[in-house]
Amino acid sequence: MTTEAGVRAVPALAVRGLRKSFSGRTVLDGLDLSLAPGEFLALLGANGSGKSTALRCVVGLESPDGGEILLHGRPADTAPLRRRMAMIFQQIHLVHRRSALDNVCAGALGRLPLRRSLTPILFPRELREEAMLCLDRVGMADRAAEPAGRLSGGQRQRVAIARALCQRAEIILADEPVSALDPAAAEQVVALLADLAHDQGLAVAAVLHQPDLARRHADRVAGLLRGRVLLDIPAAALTADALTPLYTPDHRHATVPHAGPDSGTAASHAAASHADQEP
Ligand SMILES: Nc1ncnc2c1ncn2[C@@H]1O[C@H](COP(=O)(O)OP(=O)(O)OP(=O)(O)O)[C@@H](O)[C@H]1O
Repeated sequence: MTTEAGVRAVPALAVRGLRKSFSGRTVLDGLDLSLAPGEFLALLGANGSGKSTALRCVVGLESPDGGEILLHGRPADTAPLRRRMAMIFQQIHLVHRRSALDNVCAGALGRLPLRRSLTPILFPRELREEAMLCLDRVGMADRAAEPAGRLSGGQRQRVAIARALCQRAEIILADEPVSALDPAAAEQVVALLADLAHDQGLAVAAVLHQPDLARRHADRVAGLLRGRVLLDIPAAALTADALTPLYTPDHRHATVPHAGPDSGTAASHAAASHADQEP
């Protein structure tokens, strides 16, 4: 990506040639992706195209077989660097019996001394104040004392986002964050992710199964097909035609939509060598 001054900026996250196989079956086949600070990227693609595996490799939940993952140009191979990323899941991992506030404080565990992190009662006052600000940012400050288990799915997802903020993550990766939410809650959560990118300069990537949400809120859309990025376009350019190759079975010889010059995608590899996306 290039700044207005024409200087090539280092992306917050750059993935190059990522490869991953399970039991000899290729799932990521040389995936390239970049994400800038302040950008909201929507990841689209059919079931089994490798979206979750890609995010899991990026945050270290899976070990890639090959390729590079760079955070601000440096290999993301240490725990402190990885803590600059937070992942949000469809199944929201909150401790239901703990308050929303305690759950948000837990986002800071990685930077607390062990003694402090064992019991929520020992969370320092400054951390509780910071967590309150994070809850306020996601519109949940008035529910801070509520056990997470009593919140709705949309509210819980907003608490999970607040926890990522309390982690002070610069990069938020969300794997189907709204798939379990009703349309109104989904809209709110995706709009919140977009705001965090645009207002706070976070780099945000979210796997979505709703192209309309991507078109309305994302800056860019990357579409995966059989473990490669097939299209990488501004969200505003997302048309039904652009989506067809992603979701049409056996679309091996698709006409590839334009991939931007800075996208670093493997658009030219559209004719994937695998017979089926979901073998
Ligand atoms: N731990 C694993 N062991 C074996 N196979 C796996 C594992 N994780 C993922 N896979 C396989 O990798 C392929 C890609 O899965 P992945 O979850 O990354 O796809 P996805 O694009 O996120 O799909 P969905 O939209 O359904 O969530 C699938 O065929 C899946 O079965």
